Amino acid sequence: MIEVRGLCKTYVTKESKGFFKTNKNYLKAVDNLSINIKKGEITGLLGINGAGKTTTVKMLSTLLEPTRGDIIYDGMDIKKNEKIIKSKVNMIAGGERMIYWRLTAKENLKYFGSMYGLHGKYLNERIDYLLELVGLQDKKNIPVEKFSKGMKQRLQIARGLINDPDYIFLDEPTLGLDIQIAKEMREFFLELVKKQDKGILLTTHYMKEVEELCRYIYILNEGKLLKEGSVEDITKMSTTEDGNLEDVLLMMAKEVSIENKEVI
Ligand SMILES: Nc1ncnc2c1ncn2[C@@H]1O[C@H](COP(=O)(O)OP(=O)(O)OP(=O)(O)O)[C@@H](O)[C@H]1O
Repeated sequence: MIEVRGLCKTYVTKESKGFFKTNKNYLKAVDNLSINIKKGEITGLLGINGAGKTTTVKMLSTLLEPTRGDIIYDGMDIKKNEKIIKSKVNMIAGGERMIYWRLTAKENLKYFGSMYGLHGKYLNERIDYLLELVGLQDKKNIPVEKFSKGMKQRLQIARGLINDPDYIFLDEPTLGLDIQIAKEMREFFLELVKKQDKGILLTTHYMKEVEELCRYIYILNEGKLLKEGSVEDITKMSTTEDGNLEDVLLMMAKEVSIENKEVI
């Protein structure tokens, strides 16, 4: 399990005020966040734009240093075991980030595998296994620029699994995909947690996806935890008869904006 306790991130930006003077601005992007990410299930991290989801995921995947707080991976503190933890996590993003267009599918996986220190027979076998798994084995020598959106997304998945991570961060994984491919992807992620006992943290704006995949969700607002609970319990908070998660989130966003206005 990943245990996050009292996590904070403050961004400091400088603003120029004339020739010699600069002002420092402080923004609390993540504020005292405590969450758990368990193996064998998909946990949702939700919130409107700018809520702090990406910042949280960057800290969990060792890309960004927290200002304060603890992140414990299966009992190991991230501060003392960064190298081991780096080898146990990976990220699958939606869209076309993090893959090289001019390289073939196989060359992409070789490159990313080498970044995890993988090489030789093990890496070649792992690449073959993953290409087979995502249905790209017969396309492995084609440059990615000739791939369709769905094929690129399959390659993203293979890339995110290259180091056989225990924990996977899914960042809008079905962004821009057609209904059929998005459905296939969701089934694939469910299999990953059920059959391979991976722990997945999902950030997405598609509430239908959350309803289908997640058991437990955390809702962030301006860096703070607004609500947490099972999808079932949170959905029950809807005030409409055929209520769904989207209604609940919209209701919460409205409440927060009214409270903020009252404070002002
Ligand atoms: N490198 C940075 N420097 C300064 N401020 C930043 C930086 N990255 C993010 N922020 C700010 O931190 C806050 C949280 O941003 P973050 O990207 O974590 O939110 P998010 O929930 O992922 O949003 P989205 O859904 O739009 O991706 C925002 O106000 C954002 O403008």
